Amino acid sequence: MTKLSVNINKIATLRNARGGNVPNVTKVAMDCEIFGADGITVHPRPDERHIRYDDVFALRSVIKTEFNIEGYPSKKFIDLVLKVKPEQVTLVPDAPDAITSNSGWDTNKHFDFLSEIVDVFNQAGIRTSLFVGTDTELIEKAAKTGTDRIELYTEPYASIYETNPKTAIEPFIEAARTAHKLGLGINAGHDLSLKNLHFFHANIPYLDEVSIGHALVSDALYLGLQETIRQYKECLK
Ligand SMILES: CC(=O)[C@@H](O)[C@H](O)COP(=O)(O)O
Ligand SMILES: NCC(=O)COP(=O)(O)O
Repeated sequence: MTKLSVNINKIATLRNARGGNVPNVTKVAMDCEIFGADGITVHPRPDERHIRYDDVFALRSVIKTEFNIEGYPSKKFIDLVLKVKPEQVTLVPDAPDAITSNSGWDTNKHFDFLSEIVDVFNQAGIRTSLFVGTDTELIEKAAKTGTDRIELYTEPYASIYETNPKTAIEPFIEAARTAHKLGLGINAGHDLSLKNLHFFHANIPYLDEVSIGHALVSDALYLGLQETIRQYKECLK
């Protein structure tokens, strides 16, 4: 079964627009779980423009499924993750001023850096995942860091899916096969949506988990959160 982890960054973005506590991020996380989400993802950024560091602590005490914290491994981020002890940490190479994540790791260039950090989290008993593109050599190098999983950066899939689904999916099938052969678990995320998720899931072997936020929260404006999560879960059957 492929798990659905709901990224609640955009719930925090909405809350932060007014400065109060509406919508309540921890309540939304708990409701996502009640509505069928298999996990909750957050991606705290240095400017805390959506999820704040104190949200991450508050969420830890309410999440009953699987907590996935994504982010660039700055010292502050590493300390946060070690204190909060989520089930999974996903390391993402985004610059502090990035609007959103926009590439996977160059695991060749950052091999020593990533290996050291993966080791720290492995020793703390936290499952690790590295955000990567579909390049075979970079996935092979990711495996050598000792990471448990990779998260495939799916924006390149999402951006051409509608015009050419076959071309869009092929590199991801190959990447998933390579990762599986190397003993890696496989997650995927970024710009997955109700339009492109079913095809992705139907074609990608060994897919452990998808994390979805932007499109899912947008769909919830029309469908409601419960029905939206039901429809995303339906795509993963
Ligand atoms: C790694 C990844 O693709 C997501 O964490 C994405 O960056 C979500 O962040 P935003 O909601 O800020 O776009
Ligand atoms: N890891 C991807 C994620 O958490 C959500 O990305 P998006 O659905 O907001 O593009």
